[in-house]
Amino acid sequence: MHLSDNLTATGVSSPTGPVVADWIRQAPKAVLHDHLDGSLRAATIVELARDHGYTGLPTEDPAELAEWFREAANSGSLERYLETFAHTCAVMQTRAALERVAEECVLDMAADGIVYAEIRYAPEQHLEGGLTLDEVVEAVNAGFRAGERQAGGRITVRTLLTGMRHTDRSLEIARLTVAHRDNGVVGFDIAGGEIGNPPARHLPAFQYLKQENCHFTIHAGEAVGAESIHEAVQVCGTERIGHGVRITDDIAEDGTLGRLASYVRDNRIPLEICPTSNLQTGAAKDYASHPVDELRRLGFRVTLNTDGRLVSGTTMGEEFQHLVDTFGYGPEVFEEFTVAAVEAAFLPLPERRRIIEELIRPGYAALAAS
Ligand SMILES: O=c1[nH]cnc2c1ncn2[C@@H]1O[C@H](CO)[C@@H](O)[C@H]1O
Ligand SMILES: [Zn+2]
Repeated sequence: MHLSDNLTATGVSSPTGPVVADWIRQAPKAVLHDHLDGSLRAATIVELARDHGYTGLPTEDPAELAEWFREAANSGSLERYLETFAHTCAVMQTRAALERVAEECVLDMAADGIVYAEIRYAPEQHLEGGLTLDEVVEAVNAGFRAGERQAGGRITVRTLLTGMRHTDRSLEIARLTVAHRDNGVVGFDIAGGEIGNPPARHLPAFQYLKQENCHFTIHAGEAVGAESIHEAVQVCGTERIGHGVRITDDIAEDGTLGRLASYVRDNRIPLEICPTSNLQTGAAKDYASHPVDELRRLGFRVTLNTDGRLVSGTTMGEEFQHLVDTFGYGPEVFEEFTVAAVEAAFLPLPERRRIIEELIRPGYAALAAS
């Protein structure tokens, strides 16, 4: 079946949700999978495009632009979803632009109730203005630190550096990750079009990272099925799986797990699940049939994520809302997802424990008491 056959009108084009309930707003959240270049404010893109003389935007009206991204990304194909990033990357080519986008990203996440975030981007896509890879990382880091300060310590932000799976710079980006790991960078990722670009193409990068005891995650099981997840886990040795929803290829209708699905579940390999993004790229048909609930029930380590807040027209609060509406989840399920995310974070154990014990558990206890 062609991917776009998965699309139906339901869910895919529905608005991103009603007013987010009060407890959802107050609930502490953690996000492991959000792309900096997929999460800009539309108004910022318009301003930066004017400042930098970028004339390629489909519209200069911020509200229309936000809608354009969501619609264009809602194509049923990962490749077309990814085409929208050309516009965001086009305005993220100077130190000032990167700093601004990074700072705003942190503030928007703090406003969404996020207390811990790992934000990723591909440094190699930000070199057109003459910055070096190191300068790109330094600019984004400066923006993240400024955002954290402005948010008054309500949020901790760490960085994942992404190598693009269709280019050949992954080893260089892996080295960049290790070089900056004492400076807020906690891991590496591989992203981009999955079809035709299997993760093992980047084996030297993963072997280097293992040698250096450095964390990494891999986008897998989004546009390609179980074989991509198998390669990411068993050949490349990934610690987490970006998306991974197509692990359902290895789960029978009656819930019986195949060998790969068992391995992923039994080893508690975290899945970075992004429901709305999956509807847009055709990895899932609608919220009701999205495997997040099945995977959770089967005991997989499920985390909930936004992927790209602009591109998917979403927030963590709205992702919560969709799952409340669809599966009737209460705060206890989101507490489970949030604790799972922090447990799976690429942070030292004492820091993970501190976030869980001082922020997540008390936050949900307060919700339960109110
Ligand atoms: O869901 C996704 N799957 C695969 N690649 C993605 C996804 N979202 C974004 N990117 C890719 O990652 C780059 C760095 O952030 C983005 O520019 C985009 O090309
Ligand atoms: Zn992603």
